[in-house]
Amino acid sequence: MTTTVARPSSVGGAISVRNLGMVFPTAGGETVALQNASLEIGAGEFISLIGPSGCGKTTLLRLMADLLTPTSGELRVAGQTPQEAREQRAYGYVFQAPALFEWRNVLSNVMLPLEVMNFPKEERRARAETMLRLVGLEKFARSYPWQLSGGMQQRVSIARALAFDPPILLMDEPFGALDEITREHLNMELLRLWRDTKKTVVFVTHSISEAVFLSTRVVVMTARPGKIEGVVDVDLPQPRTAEVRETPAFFEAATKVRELLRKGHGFDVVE
Ligand SMILES: Nc1ncnc2c1ncn2[C@@H]1O[C@H](COP(=O)(O)OP(=O)(O)OP(=O)(O)O)[C@@H](O)[C@H]1O
Repeated sequence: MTTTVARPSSVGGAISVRNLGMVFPTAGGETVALQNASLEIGAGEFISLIGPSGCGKTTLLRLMADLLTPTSGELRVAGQTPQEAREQRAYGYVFQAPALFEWRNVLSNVMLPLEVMNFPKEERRARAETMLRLVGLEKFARSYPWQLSGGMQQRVSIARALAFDPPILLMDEPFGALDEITREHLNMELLRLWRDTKKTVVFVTHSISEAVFLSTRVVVMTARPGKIEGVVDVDLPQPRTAEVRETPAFFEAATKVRELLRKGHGFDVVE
């Protein structure tokens, strides 16, 4: 029997969003979740999507992942249609909640996508072990999800999303449920991982400081209808350390993001 393993390393990590729209039919009429969104993401960028609840952040991420089909516009993921990108395993997806299988140990959870993709048995194990080292959980390979903290579980789900080495990582508010200190620690880890692996990351968050700290650019969205209000370049040195949060350049970028968010909310912007 021949086994076919999709090799995502042959595809790039760029994402192109052009005049993208998503309208959901609902009982009370239509919900315009996304209207005329345009955005070019280069391979290896770290992009955060931030905006008020219901502005379409998850919708945009789900469109990229081919979990939804747009009602208008054009979307290319890794140079292909989202469907082709999904079939090529061009992205890994990290959900808000870790979504691990309780009856599988940590190693076996990380190996799961590799099983689905028919990777040879030895390669599955080797890759999963490498990924667990990458997220600092190699000592917990035999533990079960319920024996881990929320932050550790989320690290397992990141390892799982990266197991087949996709060029793109889509992350939907992965640290939203964690306390501030754990979140800052995982932010540092994610940045290290991003530097080491050179993935393109699209990251949904509600936190201005998280978005600025992590990103090369922050995309600010507004609700009803969901739109891109503006994009803030984050010109902070790499590699970023915890101290960067105390610098004037950090405050400047955070202020720009805040002003765009307030504009989108319809509040007056205080100069
Ligand atoms: N499957 C669906 N059917 C109908 N409406 C939907 C569906 N998915 C999302 N919506 C609506 O689309 C809009 C955008 O939702 P989305 O989840 O993308 O927002 P969000 O910015 O991610 O919000 P949050 O920050 O609260 O997670 C909302 O008004 C939501 O109710």
